[in-house]
Amino acid sequence: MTGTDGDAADRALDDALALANYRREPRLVDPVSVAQDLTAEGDGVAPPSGPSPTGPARRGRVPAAPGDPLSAATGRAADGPSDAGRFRGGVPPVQTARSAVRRGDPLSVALGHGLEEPPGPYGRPPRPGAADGAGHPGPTPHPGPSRLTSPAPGPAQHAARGGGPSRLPVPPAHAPEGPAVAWAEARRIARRAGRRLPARVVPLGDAALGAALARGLVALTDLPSFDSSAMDGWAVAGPGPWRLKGEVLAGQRAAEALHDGHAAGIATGAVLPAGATAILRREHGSTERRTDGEWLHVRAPHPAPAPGQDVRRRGGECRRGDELLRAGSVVTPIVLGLAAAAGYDELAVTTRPRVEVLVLGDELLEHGLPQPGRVRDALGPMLPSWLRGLGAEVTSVRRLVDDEDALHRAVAASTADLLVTTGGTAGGPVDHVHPVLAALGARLLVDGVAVRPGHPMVLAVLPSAAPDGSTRHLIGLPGNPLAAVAGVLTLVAPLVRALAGHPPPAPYAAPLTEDVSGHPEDTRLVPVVFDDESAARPLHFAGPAMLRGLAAADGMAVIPPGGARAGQETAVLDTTALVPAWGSGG
Ligand SMILES: Nc1nc2c(c(=O)[nH]1)N[C@H]1C(S)=C(S)[C@@H](COP(=O)(O)OP(=O)(O)OC[C@H]3O[C@@H](n4cnc5c(N)ncnc54)[C@H](O)[C@@H]3O)O[C@H]1N2
Ligand code: MOO
Repeated sequence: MTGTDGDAADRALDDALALANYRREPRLVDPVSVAQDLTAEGDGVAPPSGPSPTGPARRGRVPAAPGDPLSAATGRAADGPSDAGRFRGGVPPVQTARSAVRRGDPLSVALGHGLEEPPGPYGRPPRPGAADGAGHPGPTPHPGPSRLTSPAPGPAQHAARGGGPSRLPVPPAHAPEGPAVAWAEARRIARRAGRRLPARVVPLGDAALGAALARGLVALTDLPSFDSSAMDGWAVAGPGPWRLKGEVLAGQRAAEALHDGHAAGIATGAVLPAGATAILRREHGSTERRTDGEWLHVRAPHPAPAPGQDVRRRGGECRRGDELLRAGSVVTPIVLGLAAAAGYDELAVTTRPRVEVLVLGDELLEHGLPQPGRVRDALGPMLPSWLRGLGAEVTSVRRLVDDEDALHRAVAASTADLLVTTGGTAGGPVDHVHPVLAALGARLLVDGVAVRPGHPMVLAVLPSAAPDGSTRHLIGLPGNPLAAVAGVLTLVAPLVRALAGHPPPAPYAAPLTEDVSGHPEDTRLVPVVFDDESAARPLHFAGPAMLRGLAAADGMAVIPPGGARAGQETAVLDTTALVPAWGSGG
């Protein structure tokens, strides 16, 4: 997301196309039902039943038609959203939030909460009947890992037992006991944990795509590097009529100098002959053969060309030494084009972090229909391209059974800059991420985040296996697919971007179409779709184990603890620009 007008226009078009699949009729709001749907499953609230995704009609609410999978409700606040900070529809991102990026955390400003907020205890049970600011019942959160009563040994305790793999008996519960880190703080920790990898020089081409420029792209020449014609026609000198003197084509050296009253045929891009004062377009002129030679006239009713007309001046785009793009800019196909135009044959780009993905879970299937007790692995297919889009080189994606030794061996043997595991982060009997990290003597930077879904996510520094002592990280994503997505947005994206030298994306904010209930202490990430007026409408089917809502979403709205009101500007994390334009990269 760049927030440029062109970008916003493209997004508005995408949005229109995406929304074209859905019914547009405004529906009456039933925020309670929306909140229930959003938190269904994970919060123990049964999703609405019935053939319609929105369930049976309720008071004050029009049921969605079958085939309208997602519409929750589109009631708008009476005072309406402000114009500031619309994501789509051509309005650039909130400036205050944007400038906050440079000062610190991009989202704390947009959220109006964050850093100073004291983190709640990990998994602390909600106040009974806690309500959001709108008087809607707050969700009943998952039983948090703090409810696990058996004491979980910390990493030091594991290390003290020899640091070996888990043949040693360990208590089953290893979920963190300390307070979960506030969501904005977790993002900041992840971003700061990643030091940019060293630069490398690669040939100008696909190898550079998706990497960030290690140095500013400085023009090696004036652009254009010579005065040239912008049109096919004639280079003319002084007022007409002109006596024709030869022709100059693109790629040729400059023709002879022209004197006043002379003209030469010229092609677009050809060097302007010395003495030429303007270009007369071919369709604006006519030639006449006379005994004294061939003459050029302006064809009525066109005016004579003004001095400088249709001439591309040397240096009109840049001067040699001008910085065309700053260091850190991501190399897109367009950047390749610009770099080539500016004289580059190779580019210094940051090294892509090498990321290995370990998908944990005996219950996971790679093919076919889910079976009793078995589910399809939704994360293996999702994560690699997303990681590449963030600037990573994905070295492998492996499925591992729920075996502590196997996980220990895989983590210990990996030389990747970042290991991303999925599943096994909580305190269940086969949740091995914490014990393995402890056994390896890893240092936990984040151990539980005050965010729903996704709270058991973990970020650790692994003991270095590399001879140069470079830092390697492991991020444990929760197994529930939407919780894993929350983990990518919270920990993986900031860390990978930092390692890859990519700038954090500009924050976007949008007003909510309706009240969204919050968790009492934790941030909520809620899939939203932008409506016709660029307001963010929460989607159904957003339980932690569901991807249906998110798959149709434009992003995830960041709902502060306590909830957010209709019309309130809310930060929205982009989840649409995740498909890289490049392949696996080199
Ligand atoms: N006693 C408690 N239990 C749980 C808590 C808690 O606080 N106390 N937290 C719950 C929450 S919230 C989450 S999120 C999960 C996180 O669990 P894990 O990271 O250990 O993940 P698993 O137990 O391995 O799996 C959870 C769930 O997700 C499914 N799954 C796993 N991997 C995939 C995949 N690649 N594709 C699709 N689905 C996957 C798995 O089958 C389970 O249904 O813990 C809760 N429990
Ligand atoms: O609420 Mo869990 O963290 O499903 O995601």
